[in-house]
Amino acid sequence: MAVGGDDDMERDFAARLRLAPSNPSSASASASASPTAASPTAGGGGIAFRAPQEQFTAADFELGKIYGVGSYSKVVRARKKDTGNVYALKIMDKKFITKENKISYVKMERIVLDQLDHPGVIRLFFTFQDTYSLYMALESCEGGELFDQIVRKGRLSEDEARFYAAEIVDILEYLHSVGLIHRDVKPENLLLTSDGHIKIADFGSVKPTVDTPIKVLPNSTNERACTFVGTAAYVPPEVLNSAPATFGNDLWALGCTLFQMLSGSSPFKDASEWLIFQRIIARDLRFPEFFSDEARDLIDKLLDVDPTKRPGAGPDGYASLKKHPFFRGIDWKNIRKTRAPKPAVEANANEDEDNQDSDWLSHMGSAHANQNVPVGNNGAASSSEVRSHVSKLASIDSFDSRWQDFLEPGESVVLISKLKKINKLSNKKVQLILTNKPQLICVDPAKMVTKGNISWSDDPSELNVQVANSSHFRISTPKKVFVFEDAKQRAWQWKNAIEDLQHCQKN
Ligand SMILES: Nc1ncnc2c1ncn2[C@@H]1O[C@H](COP(=O)(O)OP(=O)(O)OP(=O)(O)O)[C@@H](O)[C@H]1O
Repeated sequence: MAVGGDDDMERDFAARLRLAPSNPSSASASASASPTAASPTAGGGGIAFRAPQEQFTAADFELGKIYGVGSYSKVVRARKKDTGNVYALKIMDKKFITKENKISYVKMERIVLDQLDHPGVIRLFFTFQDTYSLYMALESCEGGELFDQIVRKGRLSEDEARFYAAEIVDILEYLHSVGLIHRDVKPENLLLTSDGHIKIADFGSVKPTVDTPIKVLPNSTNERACTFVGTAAYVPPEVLNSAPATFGNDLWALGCTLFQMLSGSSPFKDASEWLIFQRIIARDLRFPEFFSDEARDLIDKLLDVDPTKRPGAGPDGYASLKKHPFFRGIDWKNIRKTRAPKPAVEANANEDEDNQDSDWLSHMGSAHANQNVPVGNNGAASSSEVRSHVSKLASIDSFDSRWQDFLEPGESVVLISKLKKINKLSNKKVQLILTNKPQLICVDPAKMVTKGNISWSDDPSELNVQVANSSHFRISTPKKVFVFEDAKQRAWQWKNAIEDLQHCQKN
């Protein structure tokens, strides 16, 4: 592209973001930025940000490992070469954001994070952009996701879950006190610091209330009022019935997260989003035997179908939640100074593609040994439900231009997921892409390189998929067995999509 074209693209994007900086090149941004800086002021065509818009480039940083890949971003560990400060650099592709209509999410996250000041909220230090990408330098959480702790430990002890739940309550109390509904509370967005404390990330779906003291761009208090945002398994029933967002949404998600910490899996699991929604609407909730009475009672109350009855949403605010017997012994004032549970660390990465024929369920960990939802074919969605879901997913995910590079001309995506590939000693994140060719391509999302294909065959004796539960499945070929975990619980979709393609090829 010509230089002029690049400049135009950058100007055009800045105009769309409408975030004209009033202090474009403040040199003061660093990992030790003052937490008491002034709030931004909207108006006059500019916003005075606490976290400035800088003139940096990616070359000013040493990029390290990928922390995570979101639906419209990649988050990378980055050390600023001159200061040595380490950040989590959230990198967003401008073309993708524009095409996917995510500009309002980016704006919201940027403006809101800029004003928040709580030890449990990821801090934003500065932003910058180049022709193709937007960058947000976030406080780095070295301890990974709460989700990984649950998977690694199988399930958490009641003491561990109580500590994390209390920190989440403390964070939600703060967010709600400043009139913000997070709307995407889930173990993947709850990150651990190096000393094991929780911080909440991902403010793209945040919804400000009309009386929020947080400065937001015009219309954001009523825009997307009744739109479904968030993640299927943690969505409350009233949102499925198009009710406007309330603080109760986050309290429901807290109930789901506490259930997941204690049991190893989310309370409303099924083969497809549609079936999950049916379970949520029916409040099909089954507690494992080993939950204490206090845990059961708290979760039961947080998962009340009436959002105003959830503890924390009533007239006495957070008092009723914090004095629930489950939290007995929590020192609320000093929660951030309390010693955090010892995190389970990831076993050393082992690149070897192990043959894993033996006992694949047991070495998947005990994470799912206590599932409340029965597994097996009973959980399968009907073929037509799955097919329509698959085509919906394909149409959504194949828009993501990042993956097009791995396809041949004319080839299109049938199903794509960010998965954990489970090996004996370690888990690896992979992007698995099923195409209409058909091909099953494994991409390393950190390096954006192909890790290889899973050999395709139309013959089920040479390529078959077995589902253990909605999040775990294995693909067996004569040479290798690949075990995957799909946090989005699409195991049955994978099986059905692959079998549908085998069937189509044969006929
Ligand atoms: N500050 C951070 N420190 C360490 N890891 C982080 C940080 N922020 C995000 N991550 C990792 O990156 C992943 C994606 O980040 P984030 O959720 O902000 O992206 P997104 O594109 O908004 O994702 P989503 O698909 O949930 O909307 C997170 O799930 C987490 O694993």
